[in-house]
Amino acid sequence: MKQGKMKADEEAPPPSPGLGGSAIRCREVCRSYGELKVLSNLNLTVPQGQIYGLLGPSGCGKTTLLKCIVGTLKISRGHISVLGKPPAFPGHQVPGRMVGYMPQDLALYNEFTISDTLTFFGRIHGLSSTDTQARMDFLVDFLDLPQKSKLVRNLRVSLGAALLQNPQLLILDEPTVGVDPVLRAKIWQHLVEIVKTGKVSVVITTHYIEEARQANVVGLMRNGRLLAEGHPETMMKQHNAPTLEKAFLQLCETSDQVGSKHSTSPLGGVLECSQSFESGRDESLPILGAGSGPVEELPKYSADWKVRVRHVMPKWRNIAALIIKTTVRMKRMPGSLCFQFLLPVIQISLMCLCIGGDPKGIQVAVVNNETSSSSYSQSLLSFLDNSSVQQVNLSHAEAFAGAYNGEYWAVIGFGKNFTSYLTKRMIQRQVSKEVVDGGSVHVWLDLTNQQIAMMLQKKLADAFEVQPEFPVVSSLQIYLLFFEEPIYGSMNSDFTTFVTPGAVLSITFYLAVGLTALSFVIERKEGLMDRCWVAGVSSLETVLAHLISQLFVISIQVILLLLLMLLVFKIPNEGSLVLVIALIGLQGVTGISFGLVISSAIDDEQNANQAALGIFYPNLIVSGIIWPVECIPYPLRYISLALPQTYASEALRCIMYRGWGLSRMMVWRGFAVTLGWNTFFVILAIVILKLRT
Ligand SMILES: Nc1ncnc2c1ncn2[C@@H]1O[C@H](COP(=O)(O)OP(=O)(O)OP(=O)(O)O)[C@@H](O)[C@H]1O
Repeated sequence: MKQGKMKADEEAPPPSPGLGGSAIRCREVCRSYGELKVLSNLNLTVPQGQIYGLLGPSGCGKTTLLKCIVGTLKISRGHISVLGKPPAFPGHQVPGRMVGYMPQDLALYNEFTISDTLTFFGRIHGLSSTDTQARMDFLVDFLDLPQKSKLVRNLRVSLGAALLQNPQLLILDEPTVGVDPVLRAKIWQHLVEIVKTGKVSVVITTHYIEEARQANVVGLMRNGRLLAEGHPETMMKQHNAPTLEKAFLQLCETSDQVGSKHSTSPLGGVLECSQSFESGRDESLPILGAGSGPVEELPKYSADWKVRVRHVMPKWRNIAALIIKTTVRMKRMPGSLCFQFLLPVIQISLMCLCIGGDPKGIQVAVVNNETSSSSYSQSLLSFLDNSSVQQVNLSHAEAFAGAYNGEYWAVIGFGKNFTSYLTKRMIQRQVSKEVVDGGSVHVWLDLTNQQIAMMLQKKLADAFEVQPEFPVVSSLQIYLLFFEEPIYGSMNSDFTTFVTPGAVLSITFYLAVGLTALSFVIERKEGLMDRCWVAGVSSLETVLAHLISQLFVISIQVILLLLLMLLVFKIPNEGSLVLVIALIGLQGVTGISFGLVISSAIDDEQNANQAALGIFYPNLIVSGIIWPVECIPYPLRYISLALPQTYASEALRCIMYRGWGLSRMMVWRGFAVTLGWNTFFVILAIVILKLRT
């Protein structure tokens, strides 16, 4: 514990006074969402050790500005320095433990108790468990929180999470909305107290303009620009207004009259400013010093390579905190966890039970014109597998009427002289066409269902070709081909045997995609990703933590799948079980990393679901899982071969049915392609996440 505390303390740099004693300095900041310009040439200065009340109507850009300050949004132009350096500068702890951020959304985990939430953020900030506990006790008391073990998600807990590590800069986006007046007063009192030391600075946005009178400085924002900033009393005096609200109203009116050519003075009142977006300024020009205001020297920031390397290296502390978070969430949702474990079991069972087996109860019409019970036709029919083929004896007309009605899959016909003609065919060297015709079994098939028709043909061949009990018929057979014992596989191999390896890989892959495709989408939507990012969690750490925690789920899924496949459904495995497990597990990782790509790139649950489902069938069909790749025409075959499961399915078949090892090209190629896709997807997910935060 002590060690943890010491480490955290070592990592925390001494308070940085910032530029000219300011905690935050924004100069000519611009930010757009596509075509929508939200911040235009905004200037703002938050003095060190003071409370800054950022006021403005809904939609004026306050939240956007705060996100730019904490580094979750990149600015399009301009310059921001926070506690002495730009946000996300290598080695700077903004984002990190120097800043406490309370976003407008609750941004708290649904399944977390108050204690879980604060412990999670404590871990990320590197607090020792004793320190976290002490802060937790204080915050529970101060914010009047219910018991720590309660599953509570509200503004007070969110505020608690922002205050937890005693940050040097507190950024609170509307912390007093919906809070009862007593607590609101308490929060302000606390803010006033913590800034007294001069080491902590606070930025707070609020809709209640009058409560901001307790702030040391207020900034009045409108249409993405700061109209004025200064001490509340000074502002009111300057505009001869009895309330801050009236002062704001006057400022808005003045601003409307003066037009867009004004900006703010750091001391209050309206200043002449550089041009804004509305005035048609050329955005390609440098901002600072470009307007008519005084030219401001931009500080140069640099970090040596060691700091830069440390900045990009993932921190085990954060990864561990994220993994513990996921584990706690899983534990709180046992139903969902069981479902995740059972899903592959259900899927593989359904596949083995429903695909590739023998059809049962296929009705065929039999037209037997021979009446004698000792006829060859009766003997032949008795060899037909009755569990698969149900014979219905009918007249010629009834049989065909039924077949055309879809009641029978085939009509089997014997002529009335079948036995005598067949005997002639056996005895005589040369027989007439009539004898051949009359001595043959005639079969009319309904070929609309290839699988059933093929099975019927096979059953008829099995019954009518080689029957030792029926030497007359078997002596008829002239074998040009004789199939010896197979080199690999068994004579009983069926479609299930072919399809199972590919299906197992595909099930593992898609379950993993499903597990992860929505994880970031929901976390991003609820503001959790931003909150973690501000606490100092990087994209790389997020992706690695997800990979590791989902690996646990995948491992259990793979074990259950294999037990079922090998022990219950008796799918043969001639090769190394380690290789089988490794390949299936790696395909699971490919699924996780592909899910992470979807999750990073797509904001909306519906679209993420569609992307995950949309690729399911094309991939299944083109990967040669249900039909051999050799049947795919060029150039589609090239695409097929490049897909993650094509070579991998082939490799798994080679391991399981041929008993091959990694020295065989067909095996290592499957591993190589899987690893290649893993690496590609993980890098892509990290890059997308990085670009989007
Ligand atoms: N991710 C986004 N994509 C597109 N537009 C956005 C996005 N976020 C915000 N906006 C738009 O940018 C403008 C400023 O939004 P912002 O949330 O910064 O305002 P605000 O002053 O904080 O408002 P409020 O007090 O209601 O939160 C609004 O018009 C909003 O619709």
